[in-house]
Amino acid sequence: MNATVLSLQDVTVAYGRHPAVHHLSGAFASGSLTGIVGPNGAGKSTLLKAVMGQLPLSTGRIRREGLRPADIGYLPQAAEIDRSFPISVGDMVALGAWRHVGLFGGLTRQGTEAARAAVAAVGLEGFERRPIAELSTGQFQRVLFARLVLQDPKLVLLDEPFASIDARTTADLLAIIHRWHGEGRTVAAVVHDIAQVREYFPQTLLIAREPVAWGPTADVLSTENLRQARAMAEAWDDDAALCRAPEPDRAVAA
Ligand SMILES: Nc1ncnc2c1ncn2[C@@H]1O[C@H](COP(=O)(O)OP(=O)(O)OP(=O)(O)O)[C@@H](O)[C@H]1O
Repeated sequence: MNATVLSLQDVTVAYGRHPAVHHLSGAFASGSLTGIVGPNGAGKSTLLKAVMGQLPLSTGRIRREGLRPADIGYLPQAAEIDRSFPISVGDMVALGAWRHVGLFGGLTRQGTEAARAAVAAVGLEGFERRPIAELSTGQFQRVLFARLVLQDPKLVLLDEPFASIDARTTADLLAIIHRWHGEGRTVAAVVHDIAQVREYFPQTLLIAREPVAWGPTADVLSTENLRQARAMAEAWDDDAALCRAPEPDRAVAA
């Protein structure tokens, strides 16, 4: 079995008194490609933010096995990114190289070449000087992927990378995700389209605030598991107490 890159032990994350992720245990194996799925409000974005250290844990522990912050590439949901910032495509992509330059340092020639290659990898040659505010949603998502390509992370976390994105761009971005997978990186993406997960993601984590199942996609996305996730979502009580103990068979392993 592959080594673990990221492991979660009884992780609970709450907003005030309202738990959004509840007693989640399991692990992302090194080189795995995982779709994170679940109903709206299931805690998928919250989980990624907790992994990034942006939210505190109410219980449990996250182990980022030997990963430095620069080894983790994170793409938040599009709605959380301010596109009014006056910056060009080329400069936005170059931000992906932040770990290779000093505070006031510019990119080396090698870095500039790598940035150009990253822009080309996402099909945006010729757009380098364009302000990001003038891009379509799909073009902007390509820019964010180019930034990740340049960052060269070992673990890539993507929050709804295909939301509001056209089919052509989705196909191109899926190809980049598969290239990352082929290079041995660990990738996890929140995806809403179950058919897409079945086709492109070998592993799946299904959550409905509490874990439902985590493992090979064909096993996880069973009719029964999907039914259970829907039923759990319908039963949500946002005024519930912070935490109730999980039933022992709720904790799932990768
Ligand atoms: N900043 C916040 N403050 C308070 N509650 C929040 C906050 N962010 C999310 N929540 C709540 O936490 C729960 C989980 O939200 P989260 O965004 O993690 O779910 P999700 O699975 O990513 O949903 P979606 O698929 O709709 O994006 C929801 O009930 C949501 O309303």
